[in-house]
Amino acid sequence: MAPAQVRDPRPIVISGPSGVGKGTLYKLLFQRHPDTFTLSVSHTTRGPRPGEQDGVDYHFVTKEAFLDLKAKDGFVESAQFGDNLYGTSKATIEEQTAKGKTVVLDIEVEGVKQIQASGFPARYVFIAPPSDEELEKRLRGRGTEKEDSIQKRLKQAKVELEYSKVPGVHDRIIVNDDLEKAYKELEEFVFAEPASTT
Ligand SMILES: Nc1ncnc2c1ncn2[C@@H]1O[C@H](COP(=O)(O)OP(=O)(O)OP(=O)(O)O)[C@@H](O)[C@H]1O
Repeated sequence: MAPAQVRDPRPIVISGPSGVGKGTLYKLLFQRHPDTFTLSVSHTTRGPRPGEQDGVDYHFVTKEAFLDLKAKDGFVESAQFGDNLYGTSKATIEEQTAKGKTVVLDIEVEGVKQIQASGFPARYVFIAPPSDEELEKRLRGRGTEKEDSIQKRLKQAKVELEYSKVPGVHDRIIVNDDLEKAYKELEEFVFAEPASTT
């Protein structure tokens, strides 16, 4: 069977609370459709951690270079975490799209708002948990967070879930209850004809 083609060239913005399963879902999409998608590589002013590669994990830049690009309106979204700046550059998305890849962005609610305000064309998918309890269970079950980080993420989850209720923000809301069912919904959305996803 010939590989499926994504017919809509716009990048796909995936958001949803931490621990809901965004990464799990888009990694499945990448695995099952090799050479079709690419995760957007962000710019950051933080230094690389051992094993991180420039241009693969992040585009590592100086604060000066970052602010210069920002002043030139080069980012669709950017944010500061601690002392470090992070952003998704328009050029990165455009270069990957020109190579025939569908760019996937995994970002939080402030980033979603910025991209929407920028007018950059994109498709928006929100991944929702089946319940607050299940979200907490997944966050704990993943075993990657300390208690204070879990509490912070659960608090932020409320903000994300509230924003997902604003009409017209997302093109599709997928409840990640049964993983395979949620995956099928995501796949169907991603490969749909452009007219039916707007
Ligand atoms: N449908 C599902 N049912 C049960 N567990 C799931 C499901 N989807 C994902 N998980 C599990 O939930 C945990 C969180 O998933 P994942 O790391 O993909 O979340 P995330 O939304 O990408 O989080 P973050 O934003 O913090 O990166 C993982 O342990 C994953 O295996």
